[in-house]
Amino acid sequence: MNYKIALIPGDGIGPEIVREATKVLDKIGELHGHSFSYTEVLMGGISIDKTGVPLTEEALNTAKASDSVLLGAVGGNVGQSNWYTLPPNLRPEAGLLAIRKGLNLYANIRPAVLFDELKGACPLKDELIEGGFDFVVMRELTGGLYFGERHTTTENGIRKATDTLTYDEVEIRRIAKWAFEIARKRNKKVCSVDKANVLDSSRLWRNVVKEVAKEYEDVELSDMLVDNCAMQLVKDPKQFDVILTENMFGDILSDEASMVTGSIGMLASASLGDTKLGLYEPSHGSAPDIAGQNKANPIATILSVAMMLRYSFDLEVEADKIEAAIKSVLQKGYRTIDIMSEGKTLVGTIEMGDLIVNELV
Ligand SMILES: NC(=O)C1=CN([C@@H]2O[C@H](COP(=O)(O)OP(=O)(O)OC[C@H]3O[C@@H](n4cnc5c(N)ncnc54)[C@H](O)[C@@H]3O)[C@@H](O)[C@H]2O)C=CC1
Ligand SMILES: CC(C)CC(=O)C(=O)O
Ligand SMILES: [Mg+2]
Repeated sequence: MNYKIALIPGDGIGPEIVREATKVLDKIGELHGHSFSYTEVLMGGISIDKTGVPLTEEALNTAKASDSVLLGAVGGNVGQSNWYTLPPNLRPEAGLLAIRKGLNLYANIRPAVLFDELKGACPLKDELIEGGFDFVVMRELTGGLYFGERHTTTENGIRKATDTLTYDEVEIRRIAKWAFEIARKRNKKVCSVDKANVLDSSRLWRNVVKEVAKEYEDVELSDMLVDNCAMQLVKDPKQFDVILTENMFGDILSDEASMVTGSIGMLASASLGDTKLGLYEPSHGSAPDIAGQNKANPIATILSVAMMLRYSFDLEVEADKIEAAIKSVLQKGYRTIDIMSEGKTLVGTIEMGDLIVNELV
């Protein structure tokens, strides 16, 4: 079968990591009789440079017409120093927000799994990570602060900027259902994270999540305030199964979660909605500080491709194979710089991609 993938390399390290991920896709296709055809789509800074906007209508339509989307990352300012003088709706990241909204991808799944092999790269004490951990951040992706009204004004010579955080119950209910469904297939625990001691939007969030929980009596629901959650993630990550939270809290907590797995270069991400069409990308950004140096860890992107096979194409065996190949390469001691520890073999982006491809048989 042929699968149509809209490929968005984006900016910074984006093209480097996407290249490694497509090598893995092509090899798994070859082994299992699937073909993947790629249509390259401009988004982010590179799109601004070539078209004047971070995502054209045509680019969005190409993504809509595909079976799934693979993204590297957007943003940064390598070589294009003018991006950040543009208004927010014309900056590189606006393209990402627009494609998430345009494809109605409101459910963002970010699995935080500590590979046994990477315990040496995890900053937590041994007793905290004994037995490893495996939880998922389920982040609402098309509402909240990043999509609320915003404006900047000057009143009486004083500059003022406003952002708004709004959720309605429909948005909360549909993401909560995703979290409970996923928990049902895992360890049957949802921890809903909010700031209900202060925010109205969080109070509504908490109430609606409780209503949804009634349909899932086999799943245990707890609530946690976001500041406490930020602390608990480093104190005792093993307590979590599914963390359900709103857009900005999920953005921040998932970066934090990545670090307890060893590196942001390990955290995959799938953005889904009501159809099989999903957007798969690493959780990190365009890392301008290491772009073009063959230093980026491609594993988060390759793990995202495994999620694509599983969620968009129902290719479970192939997804398992990719994950096993990554594990095997780590077992053999190969590391990119971000997960390097004593006695291991340092490799670059391309070499890590090749090693994973070679493990696939
Ligand atoms: N999905 C996306 O396209 C995202 C885009 N961004 C954008 O990316 C740009 C840079 O943002 P930052 O705050 O620097 O976050 P970042 O995630 O790009 O980088 C943070 C740190 O992690 C390192 N890092 C990130 N990915 C890595 C990888 N695969 N391997 C090894 N090290 C890695 C970087 O070198 C840097 O030191 C900004 O313009 C931001 O808006 C940020 C997050 C997500
Ligand atoms: C533009 C940002 C919301 C991207 C980001 O940081 C993320 O999705 O993790
Ligand atoms: Mg982020």
